[in-house]
Amino acid sequence: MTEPPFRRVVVIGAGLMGTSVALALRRFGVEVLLEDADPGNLRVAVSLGAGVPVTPGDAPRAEQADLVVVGVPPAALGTVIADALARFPSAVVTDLGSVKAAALADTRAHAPAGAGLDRYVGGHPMAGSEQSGPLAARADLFDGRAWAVTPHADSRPDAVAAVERLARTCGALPVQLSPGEHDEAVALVSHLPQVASTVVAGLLTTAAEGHLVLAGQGLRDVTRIAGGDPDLWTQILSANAEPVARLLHEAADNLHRVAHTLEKRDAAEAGLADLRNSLERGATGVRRLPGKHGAQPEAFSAVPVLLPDQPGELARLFADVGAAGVNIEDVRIDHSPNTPAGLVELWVHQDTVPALLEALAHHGWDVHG
Ligand SMILES: NC(=O)c1ccc[n+]([C@@H]2O[C@H](COP(=O)([O-])OP(=O)(O)OC[C@H]3O[C@@H](n4cnc5c(N)ncnc54)[C@H](O)[C@@H]3O)[C@@H](O)[C@H]2O)c1
Ligand SMILES: O=C(O)C(=O)C[C@]1(C(=O)O)C=C[C@@H](O)C=C1
Repeated sequence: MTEPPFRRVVVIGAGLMGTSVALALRRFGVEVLLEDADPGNLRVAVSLGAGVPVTPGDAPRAEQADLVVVGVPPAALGTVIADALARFPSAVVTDLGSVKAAALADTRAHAPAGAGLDRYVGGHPMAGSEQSGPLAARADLFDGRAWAVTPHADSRPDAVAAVERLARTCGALPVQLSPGEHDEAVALVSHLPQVASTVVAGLLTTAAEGHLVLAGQGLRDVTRIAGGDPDLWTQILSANAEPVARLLHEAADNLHRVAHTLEKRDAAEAGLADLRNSLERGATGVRRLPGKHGAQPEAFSAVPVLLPDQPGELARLFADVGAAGVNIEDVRIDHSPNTPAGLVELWVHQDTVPALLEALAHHGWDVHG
């Protein structure tokens, strides 16, 4: 049997992220010890098979951990990381926090001289959910996702290597960045989208019920992350305030431009060209996003299939696609209200579309559009 990638890992903060890391490590037989300030969350994580709780009698065993993963909310990171460096003197310490420069500054502020800050390397898996707590945790949460690894000037190379190994063991792709560079990047790819989603979803609070019934997948795609924990997001956004505020001003300028264009009735042609340019710019931006495992997004196509709302239909569709030798890269399901059918978008590699269409026709599936 191959050696587990780590002998013993302590996870502090057994919520959504910490428990997901623990479950991912358990797949490889890693011994995981869990701690959480909330006994209820700890109990749930243990019952999910994420690890065993650290009891006071376990201290000597826990001290021999080779890695400590801190999965607590951003405002608590500095104290908990500094405390972990002191309590686990031979372990590499990493965290899962969404903002890295503030976590490092807080850790420096709380770690006494000689605390072993060279054993700390920041981390940030670019995967998550709008849900919180261990019940939402998944062992496969990180599969194919990027995992930012953010060493500071004094981080030891073996500590960096251990955090990259953690990312790979969890199925993710480690990407090394400085803490500042990371925060600039996530301001655009994570924090701005969160605020945009929140602002759009906020407008729904005053919408007429009769209008909301028309909500389709577009609105759901744009607003899913607005359901995230407001306490967590207050901490994330305030810890990365400057770059996020800068981008919000830029986005607001662009929104104003579109609004003014729509209001201009006299210069209709110039206005339409401006509007088209804004829409074209968005389409160009979205094409720049890498696909699964960093592949070019153009490599995948969506094939929409109408699915009768009956037990077993989704399984039958997947089985037919699998039997045709076509790999499904991603799936989206749109449920229309008051309709006994759903629309399933099968995302597959472009080269496999003809084989997929043939198999779907052969099995009598209703391919839409
Ligand atoms: N939610 C996401 O999508 C996501 C994605 C990537 C990274 N992150 C980051 O991961 C971290 C955890 O987020 P989450 O979504 O798992 O939150 P969560 O609320 O699901 O879990 C946090 C856990 O930490 C525990 N906790 C709080 N303070 C503690 C302390 N001082 N000591 C021990 N335990 C403590 C809580 O009881 C809770 O169980 C955050 O720093 C967040 O920025 C979140
Ligand atoms: O909810 C999701 O799907 C997410 O992946 C959340 C997301 C993101 O913006 O990508 C949100 C914050 C985190 O720090 C990392 C991941």
